[in-house]
Amino acid sequence: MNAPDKFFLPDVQASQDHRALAIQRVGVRGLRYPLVLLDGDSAQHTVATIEMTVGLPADVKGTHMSRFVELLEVERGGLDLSGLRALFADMLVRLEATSGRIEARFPWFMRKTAPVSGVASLLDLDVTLVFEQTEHASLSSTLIVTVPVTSLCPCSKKISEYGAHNQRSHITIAACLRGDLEIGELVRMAEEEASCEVFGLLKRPDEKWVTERAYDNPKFVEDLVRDIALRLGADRRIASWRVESENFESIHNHSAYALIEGENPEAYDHAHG
Ligand SMILES: Nc1nc2c(ncn2[C@@H]2O[C@H](COP(=O)(O)OP(=O)(O)OP(=O)(O)O)[C@@H](O)[C@H]2O)c(=O)[nH]1
Repeated sequence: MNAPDKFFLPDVQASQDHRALAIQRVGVRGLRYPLVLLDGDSAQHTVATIEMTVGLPADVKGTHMSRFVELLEVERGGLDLSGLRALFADMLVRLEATSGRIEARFPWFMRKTAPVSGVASLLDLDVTLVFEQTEHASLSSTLIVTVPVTSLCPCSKKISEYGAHNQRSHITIAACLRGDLEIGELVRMAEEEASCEVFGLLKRPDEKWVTERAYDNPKFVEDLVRDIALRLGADRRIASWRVESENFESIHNHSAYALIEGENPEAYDHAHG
């Protein structure tokens, strides 16, 4: 049987809708796609779970669903933040839309060096990039990283004759970007303000080092979010931010949790050069 010519097939999507209801977001979700992410000088291959949506006017029945995937099939030779912004701009043009959103979630790997032995290992982190433009606001780019760290309780250290309870914590930083910021820079902010960073591989001299480092640097969940908030609030490449920490307590079967969010006003740029 011959394939039907597309132009003789009814285009239901393009027909009129009479319910007078615009749709804020319509598109594809849960689409897994290989991503070559350029970060600084390195290219990292990963697999992203992607959501791409646009706004649809009240009088149009359906969006052009196939075009979202067609956009991903365009050879781009690796994507960095500006490449993803270009993909977003292409999406608005190709989908004939004035608002849209792209969210890409992917595992990202950072090569780390153990503090004493110097052995190298990869640490896996969850990263999300969100690009969004609404009818009322210009394009925003948000970088979200979840960073595993160690936290050690200052109260426990103070009141105990020996030892102090400590745990793994997940710090999630969301930064709405005004300028270019690499994923690794946000990760380092979280690690540097924790009791200690975590590593994929440690030998015994490293294990002693991280144990003592955390003991010398105790932090409540409140200390973690406050110290990272100070760093985010002082970075003029960031327009607004949110920092959360979930500490998976080792003395409870529940977590300690804290969140701070804030904005860095435009005027900050002029005041701080
Ligand atoms: N709008 C819409 N499309 C759907 C839905 N379910 C499936 N489809 C898609 O309809 C697509 C085909 O429609 P279009 O993307 O408009 O395809 P087309 O008309 O051949 O392509 P263009 O000429 O580029 O518009 C398929 O890729 C399906 O994924 C739905 O609920 N809504």
